[in-house]
Amino acid sequence: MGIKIGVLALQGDVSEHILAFERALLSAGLKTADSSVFELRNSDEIPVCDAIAIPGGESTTISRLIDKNGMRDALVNFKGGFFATCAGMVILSSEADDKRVKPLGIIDISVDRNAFGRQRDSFQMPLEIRGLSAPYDAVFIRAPVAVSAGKDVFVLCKLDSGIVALTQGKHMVLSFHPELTGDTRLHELFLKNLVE
Ligand SMILES: NC(=O)CC[C@H](N)C(=O)O
Repeated sequence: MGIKIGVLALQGDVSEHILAFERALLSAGLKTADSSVFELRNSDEIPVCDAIAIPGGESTTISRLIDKNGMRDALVNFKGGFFATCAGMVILSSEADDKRVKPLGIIDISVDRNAFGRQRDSFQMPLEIRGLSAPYDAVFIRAPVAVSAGKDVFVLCKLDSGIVALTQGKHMVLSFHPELTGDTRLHELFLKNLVE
């Protein structure tokens, strides 16, 4: 069976994630006739997914729409891998510093949801990331960080302000936006870990 990737399509940069995963499936040699990357809006489609991407956007809005669309329980019970960027990090966390966000509690981290926003809205910087042999040019847009993490969290990259890249089991969580740069190495790393 080919890999099925649902991109949570409630708000945020959904089409960029779809394109990035299409490309990553190809470059990882995992694209097959029945693999698919699709917009996920309905909780009935969650059990067919091998992976779910939660895009960047506005975590307060995504949190509200998860409940409005009745998707919370199915997301919490999902057994595959989550790939989350930026607002997605806040959504998957166990604790967020904003009462308007009701995180899913899947990743054992506490987040500061606008850690850089108060200083610099957006910026780009090369990061040394565990598992990648050359630096990754990362785009940060009002990015969150993880300020603390439990023992199951494996840190891939930490800056002075906090953790900006991590895995927990099959899940990968990033403060920045790999879907915006055309560099699919992190998507590929996630996919390889998923099918292992
Ligand atoms: N680019 C982004 O996804 C920003 C996320 C934003 N800090 C939030 O918490 O919603």
